[in-house]
Amino acid sequence: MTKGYLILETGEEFAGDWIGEEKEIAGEVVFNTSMTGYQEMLTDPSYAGQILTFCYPLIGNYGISANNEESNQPAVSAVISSEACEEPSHYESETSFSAELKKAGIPGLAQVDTRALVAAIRKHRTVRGKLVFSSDKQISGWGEYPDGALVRGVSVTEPEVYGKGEQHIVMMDFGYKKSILDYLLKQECKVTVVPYHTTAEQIKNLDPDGIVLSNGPGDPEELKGIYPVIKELTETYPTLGICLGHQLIALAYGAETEKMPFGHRGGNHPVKDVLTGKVCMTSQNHGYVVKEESLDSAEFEVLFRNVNDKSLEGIRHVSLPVQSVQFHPEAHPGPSDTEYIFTEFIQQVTNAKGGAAYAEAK
Ligand SMILES: NC(=O)CC[C@H](N)C(=O)O
Repeated sequence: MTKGYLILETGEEFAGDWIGEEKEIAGEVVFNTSMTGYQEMLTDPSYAGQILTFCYPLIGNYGISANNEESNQPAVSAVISSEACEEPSHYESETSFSAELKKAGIPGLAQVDTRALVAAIRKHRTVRGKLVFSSDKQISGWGEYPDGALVRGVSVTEPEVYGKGEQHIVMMDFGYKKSILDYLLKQECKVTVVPYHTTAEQIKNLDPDGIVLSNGPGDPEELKGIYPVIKELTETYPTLGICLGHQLIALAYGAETEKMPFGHRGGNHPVKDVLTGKVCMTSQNHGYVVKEESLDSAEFEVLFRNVNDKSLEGIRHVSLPVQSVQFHPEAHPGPSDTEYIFTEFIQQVTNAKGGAAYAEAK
C-alpha cells in the first residue's frame, strides 16, 4: 500500500494509505458531515478544486451505482477518509469506492485520522492542503483556479434538452447536480441546460417559461460578467436560484458575498422559514454566503435563515417571482423536507405563463 500525506498550509501533517489515482494535488480542504451519500458528494460539481474530507468514519460500504451519480465526471480534487471499505455490499453496487476513484482519476487517502483533521480545519477556518507521496518533497502551489476557471471546467459546453412538458425551464449550468434536473423533470417540465456564459438574448430565443440558476463551484464574485445577464433574466422570467445560483441573484442586485469560517457541508443543517417559523432540515454544500446587511430591502426580503449561525439561507424578490435558496432542495445526500421549493417554483411559472402575470407583478 502506498503511503500518502495531507499537509496543511498551517503545517499539520496527516498520514494515510493512498487510494484511487496516484497523483499529487493541492486545494482547499473541506469536510462534509453527512453519514451517507459519499457517491453523490464525489460527483457533486460544486466540490471542484477542493479536497473533501468525509467525517463519517466508514466510506464505500454500499458501493457505487450509476443511480447515485450527480454528474458524469467527479470534479472534486481529492478525497480523505477514515476507513474505505473494499468489499461493498448492496444489490445495486457495481464497483468499489476506490476503484471508482481510480476510474475517475481522483486521488485519495484512507486510514486518516479524520477527527483530528476536521478539528484542525475548524480551528483554522479556511485552510488549503497538499496531498503528496512524501512529506519532505512538496509540490508547488496551493491549487489556484482564478477567474471562474472552476465553473468553466464543469459547465456544459453545448445546450442539452431533457424531457417534454408544458413548462419550459432553462437552467443556466454553473455545475448542476443531476438531482436538480430530476426534480424539474418530475414536475413534468421540458428542461434546456445551457452553458454558464449563454447571453440573455440567446436564452430569450429559447422561449423559456422559467429560469433555474444552478449550484456550482468556487467564489461567486468571480462570475461578475454574468450579473447583468442574471438581472435581465430575473426581470423577465420567474427564476429559482440554488446555492451558487442564489448567491449570483443577490450579487446581480448589488449585494455582497463573503467566505464563511468553514462553510456548511452536510445533510442536517436546520433552516427556519422566517415567515412561518417552520424549521426544515436541509442538505448543504457551500463556503460562501450572501451578507444579509448588503441586501437591498426595497428589492429582496429574507425567506430563510440558518438556525445554528443565523446566516442567510434564502431570499425572495418583493414583487417579481424570483426566489433563491442557499441550501439544496434537491438534497442527495440529505433530507427532502424542502422539495416543495420546486413545486412552488413551477406553480409560479404556471401563474406567470404568457407574461401577463409577470408584468402585473412588476
Ligand atoms: N453548492 C454550491 O453551489 C456552492 C456555491 C459556492 N461555490 C460556495 O461554495 O459557496
